[in-house]
Amino acid sequence: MTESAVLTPVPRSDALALEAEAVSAWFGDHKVLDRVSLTMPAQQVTALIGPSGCGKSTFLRILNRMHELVPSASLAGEVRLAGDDIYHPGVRVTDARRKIGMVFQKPNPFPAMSIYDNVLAGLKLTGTRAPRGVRDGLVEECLTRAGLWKEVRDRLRQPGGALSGGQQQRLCIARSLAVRPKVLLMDEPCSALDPTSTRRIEETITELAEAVTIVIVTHNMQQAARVSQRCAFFLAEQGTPGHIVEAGDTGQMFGAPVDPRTEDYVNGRFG
Ligand SMILES: Nc1ncnc2c1ncn2[C@@H]1O[C@H](COP(=O)(O)OP(=O)(O)OP(=O)(O)O)[C@@H](O)[C@H]1O
Repeated sequence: MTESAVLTPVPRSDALALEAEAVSAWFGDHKVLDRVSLTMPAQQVTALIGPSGCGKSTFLRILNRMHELVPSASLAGEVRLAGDDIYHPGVRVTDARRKIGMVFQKPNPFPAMSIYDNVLAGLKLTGTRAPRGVRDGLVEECLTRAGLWKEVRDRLRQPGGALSGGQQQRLCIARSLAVRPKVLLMDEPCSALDPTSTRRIEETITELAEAVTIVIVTHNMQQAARVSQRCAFFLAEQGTPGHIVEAGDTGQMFGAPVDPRTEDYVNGRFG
């Protein structure tokens, strides 16, 4: 099967479950995560919450093999996408990152590149072919799914950098969607945005979750409660490596948490 065969123009559910088992992480000899296990079910939004420095971003980066970009970084444990180990020696890094996409804190479109070409840029980076005939449809589909199409359809040739911050973030989401990910990782995607743009991205996340499994790091408890069905609370106490204190259904984590530290954190008593 050619890569381009994957790029059908009709949106469908690509979501697959992601599972981390006993994941530990180090920067040099500094251990920052200790045996983190978490199931992130397909077609659901899982929120990772916890105070600064407890390892949420490191964990997220391990989920699509970005942790290994840091020269001193190492890890132990397993990450499985629909049961397949993404760190198996036979799995290419580009394939893992194509299936498990990432949206960052700060919107990072290519500023001088057109909106149209920004959407398609991820294809080139992951070595995915999109025949000329499917490109227009793919651009429209991804911008529609990212909730941006109506705002940009008349100016697709304008540079991505000319959009507002919230629009740029939705453009980055559209770019991630173009390679048909099974999972979308989002590292504080709204932290640089105003409340209106934030709500717009949250709507997009809710719509996307039917088709793509989503894992989001957020410091905003209201946001975690609004967008996620599952939640994991990370903590690194007194210099110990980060670990999961409690994970489960978001309603339960916020309404009736089992651990008093979770209750204190979700109610804003620390962190
Ligand atoms: N590139 C790096 N080199 C060395 N140490 C790092 C690196 N990145 C993160 N760390 C360390 O790993 C630990 C976890 O950091 P991480 O960014 O994963 O936490 P976080 O929970 O995402 O924090 P925040 O909420 O502030 O983004 C921290 O002690 C941090 O200093």
